[in-house]
Amino acid sequence: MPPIVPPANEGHRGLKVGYAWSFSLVSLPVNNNIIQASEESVSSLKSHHVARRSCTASMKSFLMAPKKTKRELSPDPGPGFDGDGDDESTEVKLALLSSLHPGIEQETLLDFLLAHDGSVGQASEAFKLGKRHHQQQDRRKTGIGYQQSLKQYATLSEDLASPTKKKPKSKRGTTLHLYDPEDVAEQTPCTIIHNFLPADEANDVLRELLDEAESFEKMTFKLFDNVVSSPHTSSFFVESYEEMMAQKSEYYYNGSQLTDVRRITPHLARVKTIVQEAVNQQIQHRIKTRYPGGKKLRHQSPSPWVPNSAFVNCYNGAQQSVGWHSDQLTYLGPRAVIGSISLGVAREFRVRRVVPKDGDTRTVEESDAEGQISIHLPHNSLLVMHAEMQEEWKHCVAPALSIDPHPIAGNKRINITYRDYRQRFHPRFTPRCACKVPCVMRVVQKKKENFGKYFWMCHAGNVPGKEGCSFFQWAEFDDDGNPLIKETVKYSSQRNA
Ligand SMILES: O=C(O)CCC(=O)C(=O)O
Ligand SMILES: [Fe+2]
Repeated sequence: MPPIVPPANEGHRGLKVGYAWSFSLVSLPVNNNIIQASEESVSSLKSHHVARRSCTASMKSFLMAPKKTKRELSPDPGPGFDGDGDDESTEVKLALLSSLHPGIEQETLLDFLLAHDGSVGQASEAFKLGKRHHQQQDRRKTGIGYQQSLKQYATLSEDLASPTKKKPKSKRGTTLHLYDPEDVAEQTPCTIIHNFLPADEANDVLRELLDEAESFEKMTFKLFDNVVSSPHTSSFFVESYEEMMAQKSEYYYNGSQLTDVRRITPHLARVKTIVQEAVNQQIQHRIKTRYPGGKKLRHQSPSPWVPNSAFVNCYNGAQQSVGWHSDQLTYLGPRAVIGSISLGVAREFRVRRVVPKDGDTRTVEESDAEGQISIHLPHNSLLVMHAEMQEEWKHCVAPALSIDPHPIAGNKRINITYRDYRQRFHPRFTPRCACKVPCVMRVVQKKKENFGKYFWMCHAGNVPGKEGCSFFQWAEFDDDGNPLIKETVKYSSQRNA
């Protein structure tokens, strides 16, 4: 699961509750992530500036309890201010965007803002471009339900790279679009296999999960003082009744327990065995061909990857998305591998390398120092997120300008992330804070000084209406990623990590 993660403070990442986030919404998943307000986009909520004049109705569906600090905005912010600074809140940025595009739904504008990492300028340009393109498409339309393809969307992008073997490299402020599995393996911490399942098997599991998804829900979580809900729906599947009960009573996501945990379905279980074999092959191939000395990474488990849970996401329509996040490692351990199946509508999966900083603040430019890479995820593809992914990269599912409907799924995309919950990371073995809640494990990504170090912290305060404590403890692991049990240390502030 992807969690929703505030960017500016390592200590307040959200989780996609329910499954998991980051945006993570995600992220249950199980992700750091979950979420639906992206890490970057929501991070700035903490500044609590609310442009109340422009930012009204639909924003309330995202922020149900905004602070009331007023900030007057002129429709023309004037020279030198582009609204892209990290110190401006999402609300202020939305208000600016709204003033540039009056009459457009705030949720639509927010999606553009998310897709452009909080850059008002880029979001505005993309919106204008999209509108123009749609107008052209409208003129060409021949039938009801026609939608522009993802490939056409890709051509709108500033620098579409062709899928050549020539070492494409993403650059600051741009998006490199990859379609070829060899390029994906070369440029990102992922590998992709197209047409992964036998066609009938893919369609069967898709139908089964579309049915399940009828009752999926959005994740709701607290981000600073705001309650935010994710822009897509999800649920979490485990292998037995006992596991289901354990998930509801022993595991915590974003500080609270899941209510929607389901038994793995027959097709999900069959696909799991196929995914397991392929992912283990891919892990070994990756180690041999790409890791230094042909050896597994430090803290990576040497044991075979055995998924025992599946987080399932449903994206209904072009605008549903998951913001930037890293998946939560609390129950997976360090250097986790995740197997991700895409079914139905093709969407873009974006990744970008985390760039740590010396100081306290990071500008949009710095967080996008190497640009983004977009991996095209067609129906029936397996994406393996390798061991270097969660600690060093972030990912998101970007909103699309439009999508090609799928013959079975219509406008929906189903995503299954298979995860290996490790026994040694069961909450009975991990630190508990003063709130008596098993801690969340995170990795320092923001500051250079402790970059890559793991820590445990309280996440009880991520629940609406609850306050957490200041529990913080560095997490240590042996070479194979097993926790080294240490005496609990409490610091007065976790923000120095
Ligand atoms: O939908 C996807 O492909 C990815 C979802 C995700 O990042 C997550 O569940 O953590
Ligand atoms: Fe994720």
